[in-house]
Amino acid sequence: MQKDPKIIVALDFPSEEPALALVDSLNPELCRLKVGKELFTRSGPALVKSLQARGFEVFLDLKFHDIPNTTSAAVAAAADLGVWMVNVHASGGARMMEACRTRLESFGADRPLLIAVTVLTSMGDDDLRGIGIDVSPAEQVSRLAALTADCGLDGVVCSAQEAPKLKAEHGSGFRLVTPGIRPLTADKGDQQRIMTPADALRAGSDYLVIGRPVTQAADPLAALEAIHAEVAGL
Ligand SMILES: O=c1ccn([C@@H]2O[C@H](COP(=O)(O)O)[C@@H](O)[C@H]2O)c(=O)[nH]1
Repeated sequence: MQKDPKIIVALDFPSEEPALALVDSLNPELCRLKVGKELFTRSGPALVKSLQARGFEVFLDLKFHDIPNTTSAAVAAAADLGVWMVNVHASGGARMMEACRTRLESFGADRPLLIAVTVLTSMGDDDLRGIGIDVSPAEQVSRLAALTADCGLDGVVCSAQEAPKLKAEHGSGFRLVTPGIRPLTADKGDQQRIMTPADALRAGSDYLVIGRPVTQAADPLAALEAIHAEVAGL
């Protein structure tokens, strides 16, 4: 495997068959894979094991958000699955994030990276106002990223638009995982805070989460290779 592939393909498929059909055209040197709520709810741990058996590292994107006891047990279950990365919602609060971090310590160096979702990339100012948050997405992301860093997690999910500020605030070791990646010709869809792959890496993103621009493309492998070429050398 390439030392640290930057592209994470989001396997947002309704079942295992189309997911594996795509995966079998991909190469673990080119990308990692993300399994989210839809596919995991359908196909579960067995699917994660199938991906790992094909040589891929897996980001289990279940965005846990619950009381500390429940959430820390869930991230331990993810660690037992051998995933590369797992996440929780930062808005679950400091005690919840600390419980998760502490629980993963028993897995030693083999533990998954633990990151926290700040503000979903589909959300803008109006969405935040709708849930009673009267600051901009950028301010709320900074606030939740600071809390995440204080709790000792490995990084956050944010949009690439917030990356320059977060890198300045938390340094290069604090991983920034950025969905909302859109090549210039791709549909924005339901995403609001977007950036192109090359601009996102230049802004400080560590990992680019890319779903529909690859999975819904007429030729997914060609779409992925074009993105790979766009970011090569950055
Ligand atoms: O803030 C977030 C957190 C997670 N996601 C997930 O990333 C992918 C993006 O898919 P696209 O098709 O490229 O929009 C998807 O699985 C989301 O659940 C996010 O978009 N934003």
